[in-house]
Amino acid sequence: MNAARRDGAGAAATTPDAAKIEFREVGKVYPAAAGASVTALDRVALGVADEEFVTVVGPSGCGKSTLLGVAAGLVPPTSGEVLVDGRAVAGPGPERGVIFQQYALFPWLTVRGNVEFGLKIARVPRRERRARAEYFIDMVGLGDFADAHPRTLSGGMRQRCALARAYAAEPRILLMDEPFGALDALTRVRMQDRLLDIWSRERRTVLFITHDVDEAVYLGGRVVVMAAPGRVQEVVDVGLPRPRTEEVRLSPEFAEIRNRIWHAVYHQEGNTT
Ligand SMILES: Nc1ncnc2c1ncn2[C@@H]1O[C@H](COP(=O)(O)OP(=O)(O)OP(=O)(O)O)[C@@H](O)[C@H]1O
Repeated sequence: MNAARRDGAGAAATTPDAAKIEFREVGKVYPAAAGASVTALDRVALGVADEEFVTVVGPSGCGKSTLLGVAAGLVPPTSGEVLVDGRAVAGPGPERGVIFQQYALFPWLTVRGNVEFGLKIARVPRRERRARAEYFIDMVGLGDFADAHPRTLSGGMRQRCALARAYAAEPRILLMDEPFGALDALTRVRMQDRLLDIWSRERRTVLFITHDVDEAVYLGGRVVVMAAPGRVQEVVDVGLPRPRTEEVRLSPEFAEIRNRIWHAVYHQEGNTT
C-alpha cells in the first residue's frame, strides 16, 4: 500500500499513480512576531491527476491558501517540494493559471483588453490574440460585454472575466483560491455551474480552495479536508455523477457526503472558528 494513502471509509488515495501536481511532504513555517513561528503546512502529501477537479476545504487559517501559493510558485516551501509534470516548482509558470477572490482586473481596460493582456505580454500575434480572447469571452457568456469596463459589471461578471483571462493563457492547471467567495449565494451557485460547464469542455487540472463545504462537494471529484496546523486530515472521493445538476445538488447522496465533510471540518480538535 502506498504510504501516502490513508485509511478510513470513503477516504481516497492522496496521490494518484500519475500526478499532474504532486505535493511531496510539503512544509511551510512562517516567521511570526517575537521570534515565534507559525506552521502553515505540515508534511502535506497529495497528488492531483491530469484533468482532475480537486477541492480543498478547511477552517480559516488551516493552510489552504498557503497550499495553493506553494503550487503556484508564489510561496516557497520550507521543506519538501511540489512537482508539476514531475518537475519541481521553483516559481510561477505559464502552465499554471491562478485566480483569486479579488478579480484583479485592470480597471482601465475593457473585458477584451483584460483577457488579451497576458497574451500581449506573451507576444501572441494580434490576430490569434483576438480570436482566443473572443472564444473565451464567449465561453464565459460575456460576448455582449467585450467592450465594457470592469466597473460597469456585476461581481459575477467580473469573476467570469477573470476566468476568461485565466483560460485564454491556456494553462494546463488552474489554481483557484476562493474565487467565488465575494459573490452572493445565488450568483455563486450559478458560477459553480458555469465553471463545471467550462471544465467539462476545456479539460484542465483544477485545484480549488474554498471554505464552503457545499461548494467543495458540488465541484470536486475529490475533496481534501485540511485541519490546522497545515495538515491534510482526509481525502474524500465524492463519487457523485457528472454533470452535476440541481438534481444532484438536492439529492440525498449529496446531503450525506456534505454532512460527513461538514462534520470533519467543523468538529476538528482545537477548532475555535
Ligand atoms: N505571510 C504570512 N506570514 C505569517 N503567517 C502567515 C502568513 N500567511 C499565512 N500565515 C499564517 O499561516 C496559517 C495558514 O494561513 P493560510 O492563509 O494558508 O490559511 P487559510 O486556510 O487559507 O485561511 P483562510 O481560510 O482564513 O484564508 C495561518 O495561521 C496564518 O495566520
